[in-house]
Amino acid sequence: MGKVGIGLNLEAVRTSHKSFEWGVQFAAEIGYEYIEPMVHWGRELLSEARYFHSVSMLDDPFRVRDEVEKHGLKLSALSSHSQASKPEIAVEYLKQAARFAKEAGAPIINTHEGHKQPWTTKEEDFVLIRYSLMEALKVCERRGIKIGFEMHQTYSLIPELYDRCLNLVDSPNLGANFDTGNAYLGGEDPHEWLNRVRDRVIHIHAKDISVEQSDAERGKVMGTAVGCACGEGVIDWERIVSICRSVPQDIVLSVECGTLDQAERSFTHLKSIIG
Ligand SMILES: O=C1C[C@@H](O)[C@H](O)[C@@H](O)C1=O
Repeated sequence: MGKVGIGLNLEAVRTSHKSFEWGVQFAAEIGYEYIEPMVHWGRELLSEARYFHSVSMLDDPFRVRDEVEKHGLKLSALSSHSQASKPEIAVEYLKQAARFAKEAGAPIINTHEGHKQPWTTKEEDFVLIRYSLMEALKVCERRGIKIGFEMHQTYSLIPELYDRCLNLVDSPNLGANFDTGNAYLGGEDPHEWLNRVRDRVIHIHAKDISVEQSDAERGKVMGTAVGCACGEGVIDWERIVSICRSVPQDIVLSVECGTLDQAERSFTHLKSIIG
């Protein structure tokens, strides 16, 4: 039986206009064991001014490693969401994220398929996604870094086609970053779907969906940025945790919620289940 950990995706501090460092301290004070920071290319005003939580991959990865260690936390993954169906975006972004993850101390880099180009065919899209994943995985494999591929858009929100994405490259370093909220909003039962891909899951985006959001968006959107507090929406977290416990792999539930209060309530709820 693998261990189930609780982490905070730093998107939780986005609406509070806080920095990476602030977010790490906040997560530690609540009691989280892991965090998932976001990384980006280049330089931009808000992160440099420390009003936004994302970290530039031009920074020293030890900025991340040191800060996380200082607060006794661990990195579950990097949020390095690029667009796998657009190799001109994904390949260099993911290669750099893998190198950055290695030095920062993150075992996984998370990404997804991206928005479909209107002019490509389905078969062409799978070649493009395969190309991006293959090139990135060559860099990941040398460094022991895994790619967590998430359900988010046109193909990956359909279980059979998500399987196809996960099988595009024969690599032990390619696994599923299962997003409970995106899976639900796509119209599927996330508990059954998680069970279906349990052997491929390496990381979870613990995203709950409120009844209001469900009524307004289920079946109409391709994923969502963040959800409500875990335990206040439609997801059955006891079931999710029990499926995670049935696989040998250690798995972190990385909470993806939108506010500081939701981050606190999510932790309390998940902790009461996980113990
Ligand atoms: O997994 C995800 C990562 C988030 O950073 C992003 O906003 C969201 O779309 C998502 O599903």
